[in-house]
Amino acid sequence: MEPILSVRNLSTWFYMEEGIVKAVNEVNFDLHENEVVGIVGETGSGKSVTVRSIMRLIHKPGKIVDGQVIYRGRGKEEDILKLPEDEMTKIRGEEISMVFQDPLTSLNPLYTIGDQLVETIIQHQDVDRKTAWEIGIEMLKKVQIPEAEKRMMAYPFEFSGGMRQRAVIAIALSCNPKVLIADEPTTALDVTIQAQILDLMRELQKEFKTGLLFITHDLGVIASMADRIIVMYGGRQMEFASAEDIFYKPMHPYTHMLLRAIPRLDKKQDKLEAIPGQPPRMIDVPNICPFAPRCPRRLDKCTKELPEFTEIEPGHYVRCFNPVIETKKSEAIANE
Ligand SMILES: Nc1ncnc2c1ncn2[C@@H]1O[C@H](COP(=O)(O)OP(=O)(O)OP(=O)(O)O)[C@@H](O)[C@H]1O
Repeated sequence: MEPILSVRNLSTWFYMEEGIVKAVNEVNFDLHENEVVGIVGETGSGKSVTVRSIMRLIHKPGKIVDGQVIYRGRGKEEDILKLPEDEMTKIRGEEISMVFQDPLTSLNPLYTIGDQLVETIIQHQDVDRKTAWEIGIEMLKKVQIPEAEKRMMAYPFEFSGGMRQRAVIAIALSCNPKVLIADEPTTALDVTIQAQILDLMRELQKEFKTGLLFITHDLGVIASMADRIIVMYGGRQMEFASAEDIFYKPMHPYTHMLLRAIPRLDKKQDKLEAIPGQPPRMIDVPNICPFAPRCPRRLDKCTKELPEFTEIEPGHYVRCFNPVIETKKSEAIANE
């Protein structure tokens, strides 16, 4: 089946006084209906700018300098980047929803949760207020907010952080979007609540068959969620493969490092391995592998040229001159 969303050669740069920040460069991927694609990488790797570009939420000094975002959810192929703003507003509300890290950025403190749900529902569905209110209650129940009828009348400040994020998810899903983008939706929450929200998102994603694009800096968080995973570094895709391949047959040295930074339950670890070196400075970067300065497998070539993003095995893409190619699963993760 055709993907619901295809991102092609997407590049977004920020034109700063000090120089150009090439935040996102030639990003390519598809997202299918009922699929979860995770985007993983350290801070500054370009994850948020990628999804903000898809939503066309890039403002000056930022600019989408190249690429296409093909959306197929309205029975035709549309390049989102070329749509007039009023069409884009419709897509943003009805077709593609976004959940941000901090639920307070999405909620208006002056209105009750119920009002905010109802507003979104009547804006995008042809129903009266009373029906919208009923749908709102159902949505709060779906995100497992207890006493949903009563909670409709509460203000955001009366909710805990986890409950607020549940409410934001309810609002985001209330129009049954075909694509949901979640940018670090659980980072601000404590660990047990994080796990509950992740389970909930996965359940709802399956129920609604939504395409979910999920950003996190922590590969561990995405392990149980994603069907496929994009690993980003320095504004570029380093690796893109099925979740299974990322965990059991990682090829990029950077992915190996990210995997070693995940806490393991099955192994005694005194401390997590920190990734040595600093994420790259993003201003006026040379056209070489951005990870080269930190890479333990660096070759001479790596500091002179940028490797292509190559499909090494079917569906497994890597940008590396010296990838780790393992034959046995047991050898896949270094240090095991
Ligand atoms: N408004 C902006 N103005 C200038 N530079 C920006 C702006 N927004 C993002 N950038 C730069 O773009 C690069 C990518 O940022 P982005 O927010 O996408 O990273 P990220 O991987 O999502 O990290 P984080 O997990 O910290 O959000 C960074 O170097 C960042 O400094």
